[in-house]
Amino acid sequence: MSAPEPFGTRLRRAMDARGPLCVGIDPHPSLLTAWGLGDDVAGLERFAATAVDALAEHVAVLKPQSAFFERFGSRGVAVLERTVADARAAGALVLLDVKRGDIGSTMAAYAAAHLAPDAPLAADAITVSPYLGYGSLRPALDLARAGGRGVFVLALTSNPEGAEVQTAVTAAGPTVAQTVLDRLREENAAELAAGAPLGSFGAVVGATVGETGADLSFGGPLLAPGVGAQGATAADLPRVFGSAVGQVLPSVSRGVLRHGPDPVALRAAAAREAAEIARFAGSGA
Ligand SMILES: O=C(O)c1cc(=O)[nH]c(=O)n1[C@@H]1O[C@H](COP(=O)(O)O)[C@@H](O)[C@H]1O
Repeated sequence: MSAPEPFGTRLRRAMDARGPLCVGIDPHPSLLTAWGLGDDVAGLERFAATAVDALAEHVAVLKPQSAFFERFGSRGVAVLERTVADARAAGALVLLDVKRGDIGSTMAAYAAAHLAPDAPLAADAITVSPYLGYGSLRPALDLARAGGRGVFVLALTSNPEGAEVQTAVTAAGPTVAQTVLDRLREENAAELAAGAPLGSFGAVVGATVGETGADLSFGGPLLAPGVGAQGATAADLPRVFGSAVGQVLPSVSRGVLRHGPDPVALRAAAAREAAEIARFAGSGA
């Protein structure tokens, strides 16, 4: 059997074809209400299905946020399973935002839950947290590589509290965030050496963080949340990401979702975001 195509290669193709926009599916209680839906499993199901139907054929990546589904228990998780499957079937790459992080032996179970090919909740990629040490992520990194899936590691998050940990200087010299980015460079090296246009191992760097002073040239994608509701705009991207702007996958949740439930309005909102990103980040469909 031939090796699966790496996630980074699939992501680059999707970003080039559709523009580098990720739309988050975050069914906040207030959004369910604003869409005229109940804050219940039926409302959740309708919300997620509407977002997938409106957007999955148009944007490169959809990013369901697991917590908003998990709060409804097993029935909410069942909706998440269908959401991931339907979005993938409709042609979007699915980045499942679960921000997992644990000791290596438990990380292996999280990896099996989201990156094993036959797992009910498998996605194209997941978000993970490196604060138990980058090495603790090894099971997820290895399973992702074996299956052509991706991992996005938190580096400089969009929230103001993140800097306290992430810009702290390690005993070795670089900041915590730079250490993560340097490890990701090593992670992507083999794929890039084999000719991949983009590595499968990404970092999360918020569009809100301003000039980072970090070396972002690690060869993988940069998920950039914070555009929209958190105050960043597409115009911030060149300042934050500099010459790495071509690797950036800006992510917008509420800034698009607040235009629902009309699918035409949702699509138009995503198209406006994509156009702004193309204007400032120099690419897009
Ligand atoms: O990993 C993430 O997606 C993430 C990382 C980060 O640094 N900041 C951040 O906001 N996110 C997620 O991105 C989404 C942002 O949502 P909006 O602020 O509504 O666009 C939420 O689902 C957050 O959990």
